[in-house]
Amino acid sequence: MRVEVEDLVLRYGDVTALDGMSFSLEGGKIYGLLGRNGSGKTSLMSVLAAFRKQTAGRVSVGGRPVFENGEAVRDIALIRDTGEAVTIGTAEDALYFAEWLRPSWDSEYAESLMELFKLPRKKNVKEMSKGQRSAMGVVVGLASRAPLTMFDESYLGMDAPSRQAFYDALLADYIAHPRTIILSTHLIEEVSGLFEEVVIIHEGKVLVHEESEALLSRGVSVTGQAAHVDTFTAGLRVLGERQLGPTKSAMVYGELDAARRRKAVEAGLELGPINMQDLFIHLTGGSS
Ligand SMILES: Nc1ncnc2c1ncn2[C@@H]1O[C@H](COP(=O)(O)OP(=O)(O)OP(=O)(O)O)[C@@H](O)[C@H]1O
Repeated sequence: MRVEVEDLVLRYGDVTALDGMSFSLEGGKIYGLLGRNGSGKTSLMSVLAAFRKQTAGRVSVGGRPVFENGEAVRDIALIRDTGEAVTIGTAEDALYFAEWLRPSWDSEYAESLMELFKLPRKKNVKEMSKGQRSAMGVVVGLASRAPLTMFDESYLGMDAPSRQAFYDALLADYIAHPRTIILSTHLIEEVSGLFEEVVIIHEGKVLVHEESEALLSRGVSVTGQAAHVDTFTAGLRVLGERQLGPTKSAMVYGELDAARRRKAVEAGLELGPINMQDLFIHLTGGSS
């Protein structure tokens, strides 16, 4: 399901959360939505799910504007940390409500996920532990099979084995039922293997929108004798440097063609990959 965002602005009073954001997603992929705290991820997803009306600009999902458009919104699921529609009644009530709301709901799949996460059906959702509530959100989000499904850090409350079970379930179900999935997370290294494309937002604007592989291929670490590293990286975009005695390691962002790579080898330099989390940290302004 195609997603188009054009000159999108969202203000909360004096605070500008989305500052003229534009991008488009072709759909049918798993997208990572990354950004530092307060960069606008939740605001963006809230507008995409029509939970909030934008201040200015245009948003369309599957070619339709979403705000006050019941038909479009039925195809969009946004799961936040407490889950969607899981604040009233028992887990069973929540599933019943989700089934009523979602034309593409799969109740058998929902049952199997309830078992996978060992969720008590009769328990009031408000009385569940944080991790159980997060898992409830995940069950509702996955079993909805909405053509556009967004998880806004919804699985952060879950423990490591449950998160892994979620990633496995998500991937298996996405392969069986392809759809557009957007995952926002701060656990970048844990989830990055799932992303086909990544959108990094910063201060309400898009900083990077690329295929994961392309993004990763742009990040290169260059290690060797400090003077040689400096010569090699002159004119390149250096994201960060570390020096230990005479040895220096620099993180470079950009295309390194074959000739440049050969030069590195000739200078005795070692080239290596940079993981997505390190790239993210440096592209969004370092660890300060
Ligand atoms: N209800 C609100 N009222 C006022 N300002 C808000 C509101 N919600 C968000 N903001 C502000 O909008 C900006 C973007 O917030 P948003 O929650 O979208 O960021 P985020 O990227 O999801 O952050 P985090 O990673 O911390 O969850 C921040 O400056 C935040 O303080």
